[in-house]
Amino acid sequence: MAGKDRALTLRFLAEPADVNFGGKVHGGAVMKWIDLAAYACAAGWSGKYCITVYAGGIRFVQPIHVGNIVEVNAKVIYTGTTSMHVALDVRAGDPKDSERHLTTHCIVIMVAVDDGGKPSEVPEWIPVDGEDIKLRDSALRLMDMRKRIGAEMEAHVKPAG
Ligand SMILES: CC(=O)SCCNC(=O)CCNC(=O)[C@H](O)C(C)(C)COP(=O)(O)OP(=O)(O)OC[C@H]1O[C@@H](n2cnc3c(N)ncnc32)[C@H](O)[C@@H]1OP(=O)(O)O
Repeated sequence: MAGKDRALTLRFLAEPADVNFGGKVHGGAVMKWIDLAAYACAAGWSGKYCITVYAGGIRFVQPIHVGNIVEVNAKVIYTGTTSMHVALDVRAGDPKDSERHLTTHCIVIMVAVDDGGKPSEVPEWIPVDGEDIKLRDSALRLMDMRKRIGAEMEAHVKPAG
């Protein structure tokens, strides 16, 4: 039901097909898992189909090895009118024990869309405890920083032709 579950975890094993020439999981595979978890989290919160509008601040902290169990945690940390800011962290470890280490974290912004692909309103998420208020405030500060980065990036976006 929309507006109920703001967090979820995807859990699976890193397979040989996910590994790069150096024997570790591809950064691109990790980014795909992050996008899937962000989608599932945003779709669950909004009750609508969602698309990725922004992914940023990705940090690969430690590698993931083939055969590791991987947990991708996603949670809504801010909602706008049609957007949901989702914080993600990826943890991995040997499935034979319970120890997991942080491998990657980032922020993804998803937008709910209607059948015509137009942005569509989402339920508001209101932080209650101190930790969630900190996350919401951080999302607001990041929004402000992104405006400045976006203006700087304009120089790199050349019109086709
Ligand atoms: C299934 C998939 O994952 S598809 C993967 C790739 N993703 C895509 O192809 C999406 C391509 N982008 C689009 O189609 C369009 O940008 C849309 C439909 C998402 C949004 O269209 P826009 O004309 O930008 O709509 P609009 O200006 O109303 O913005 C909608 C929301 O997105 C947010 N948004 C738009 N661009 C950005 C951005 N660069 N960074 C952060 N948020 C953004 C806006 O702040 C707004 O949020 P709010 O309603 O909570 O205030």
